[in-house]
Amino acid sequence: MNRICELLGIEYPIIQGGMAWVATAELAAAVSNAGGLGLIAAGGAPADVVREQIKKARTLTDKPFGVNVMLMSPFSDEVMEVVIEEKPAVVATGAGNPGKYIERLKEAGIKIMPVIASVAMAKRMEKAGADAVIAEGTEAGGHIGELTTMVLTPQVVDAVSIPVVSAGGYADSRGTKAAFALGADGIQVGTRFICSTECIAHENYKNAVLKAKDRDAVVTGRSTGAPVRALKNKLTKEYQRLEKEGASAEEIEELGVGGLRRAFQDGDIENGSLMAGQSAAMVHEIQPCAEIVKDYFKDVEF
Ligand SMILES: O=C(O)COc1ccc(-c2c[nH]c(CNC(=O)Nc3ncc(Sc4ccccn4)s3)n2)cc1
Repeated sequence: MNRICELLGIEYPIIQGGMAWVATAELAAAVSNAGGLGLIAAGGAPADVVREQIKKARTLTDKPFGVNVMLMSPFSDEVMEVVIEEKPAVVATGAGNPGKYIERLKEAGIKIMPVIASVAMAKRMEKAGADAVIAEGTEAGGHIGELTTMVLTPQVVDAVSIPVVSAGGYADSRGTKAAFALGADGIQVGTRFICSTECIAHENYKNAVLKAKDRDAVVTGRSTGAPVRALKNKLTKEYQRLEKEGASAEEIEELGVGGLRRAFQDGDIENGSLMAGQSAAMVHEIQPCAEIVKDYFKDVEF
C-alpha cells in the first residue's frame, strides 16, 4: 500500500497545493472527490473566512481534505485555532516553521504535512512529529527555496523515514513516475490545478498559464530574501528593475502588496502577481480536476 494513500485515506497519492487566493473549498473538494487530497488555502485570510471554507468543503465532499496554513500570514495563530476546532483531516503549512503547533494538532487527531525546502528543515519537522513532509523544489510557483525538485527529493527521502511528498514542476504522468523513481511516496501539484474547471481564478489568469513558455515563470524578490516565482509581466519587470537598482525591501514589498488579488480577482494580468511554477509551460488545457488527477496516474504503478 502506498504510504501517502494509507496515511491520508485517499485513492491517488496526489495533493493539490494550497495556493493562496486560488485554492478555495470548491477546488479542494473537487480534488478530494477525484481521489486525491484537496487543500483549502488559508493564505492571508482571517480565521472566520477559513472556518467558513472548511464548513463549505464539508458540504461538497465526504472525502478527506485539508487546510494549508501560510505561516507568513498575520492571522496564522488564530487560523490554527480554528483548524484545531474544526478538525480537517490534514494541515499542510508553508513559508515557515509550524513546530509550535504540532503537539496540539496531533492531540486533535489532525495529520501534519509541512512544506520544506531543505534537508535540515525536513529533519527538524520529522523530529517535531510531522506525519509527512512536502519537499518543494524551486520549480514551484509562489514563495520558493533554492534547490530543485530533482536534487531536493532524494536527499529528503534519504534523510527522513516519514513519507515524502515531492512538489515543484509536476505537469503530467512522466513527472509522477520520476517522483517515485526519486523515492517519493506522492506528489503535490499547484500550477496545473489553476487551469482546472473548478478553480475560480480569473479566466485571464488561467489563459496566462496556458500561454506560458518554458522561461516565463520568473523569480523576483531574491534580493529581499522572499523569492517568489510568477509569470513574467509588467509587474515582474518592474520588480527586477527595482532590484537591479538596489531599491529597498519596503519599496519592492510595496509593489507586491495586493498583487495576487489583482491577478486572481481582477484578472489584471499586467499588474497582478501571476504566481505559477515552471510546469506552466506544460499545461495546455483547462480540465475538470477528475481528468487532471487521472492523467497524473496514467500507466503509473503505485
Ligand atoms: O526555517 C524556517 O523557519 C522556515 O523555513 C522554511 C523556508 C521556506 C519554506 C517554504 C518554501 N516554500 C514553501 C511552501 N510554498 C509557499 O509557501 N508558497 C507561497 N506562495 C505564496 C505565498 S503568499 C506570499 C506572498 C508574497 C510573498 C511571499 N509569499 S506562500 N514553504 C518553508 C520553511
